[in-house]
Amino acid sequence: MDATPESRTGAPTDRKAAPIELREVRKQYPDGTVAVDKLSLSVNAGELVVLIGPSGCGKSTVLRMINRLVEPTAGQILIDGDDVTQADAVQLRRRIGYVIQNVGLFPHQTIHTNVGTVPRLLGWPKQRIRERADELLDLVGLDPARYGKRYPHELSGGQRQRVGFARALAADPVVLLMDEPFSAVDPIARSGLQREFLRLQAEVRKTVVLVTHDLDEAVRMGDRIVVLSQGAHLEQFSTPARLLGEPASPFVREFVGSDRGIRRLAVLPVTEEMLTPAAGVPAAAAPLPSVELGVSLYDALALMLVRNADYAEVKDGDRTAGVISRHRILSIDYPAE
Ligand SMILES: Nc1ncnc2c1ncn2[C@@H]1O[C@H](COP(=O)(O)OP(=O)(O)OP(=O)(O)O)[C@@H](O)[C@H]1O
Repeated sequence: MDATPESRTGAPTDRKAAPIELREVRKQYPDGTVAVDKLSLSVNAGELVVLIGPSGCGKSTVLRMINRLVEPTAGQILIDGDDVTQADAVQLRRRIGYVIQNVGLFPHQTIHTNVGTVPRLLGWPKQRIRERADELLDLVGLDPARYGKRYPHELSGGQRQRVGFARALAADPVVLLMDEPFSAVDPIARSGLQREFLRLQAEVRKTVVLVTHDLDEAVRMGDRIVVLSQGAHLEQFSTPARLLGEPASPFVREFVGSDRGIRRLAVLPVTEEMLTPAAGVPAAAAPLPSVELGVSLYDALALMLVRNADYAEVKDGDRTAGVISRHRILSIDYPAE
């Protein structure tokens, strides 16, 4: 499991991430509850996969089996091809970052000490731990000189959550598991943290499995989304755009809701094929609001609505690529139900 993933994935050598595979995994708790009934799932190295589904469907159980906080009853879980049930559980957890709601920072340890927890357990030299903690705090946007010596209660909820990310990433884990990591902060701080995390993920490219019950969060964060129903039954595993555009079952259709059309606009970009020549727009429509090629249809439409415009000019750098109309956005194709 120590291997870097480049041989399997072509990922750059300085980044560590490992694929995860679940094969017919089952969890029956001692009281008889079947939380997970034969789930098979593959997550690529460096991919961010979101698990979503109704309360009690088994999301957290799936996550906690990957780092063996919960032992599977049957089936296999492979990280980088190695069966986690054969690994030493403590060693395994040191190689897997785990972020939970409310973070679970140690209250009587400084931020610096909290971030260095796993490197310390791994026996890194002090100087290296200190440098790594500084580097990680910087990476999550917290000035180490200012925050390193503070205690968790001296930080805001959002700042504590960032420390949680830094701590989870400190020993350069190959997998990052996140259970409702943004739900303890208010909605405004939450969307800021989500953006920050996506920026961070673009840099570190870990294999991330994130549990949430918030569909907007799933759509915003996920490279792919897994929708589960009771017993962790896999209803659909696809990209956000596909999930919203082509729900695979009545369960998924109901789960993603009747406003899935609007949500879908947020994950589809303005592309060249949607444009018409600027010359075709009535002169009375000028001046047109302007958007960049590749922005979401949602953002383009929102701008047209506030500007009371039927068209927007679409720029590709300095060049005008064409115009997009409100009508075109509202008539994007939906596969037949
Ligand atoms: N330790 C346990 N013993 C017995 N049953 C459990 C245990 N932990 C969870 N369960 C049950 O397993 C099922 C799945 O629970 P789990 O926490 O994985 O669901 P979840 O989808 O994460 O739910 P939520 O969204 O509400 O957090 C539920 O029916 C739950 O009651």
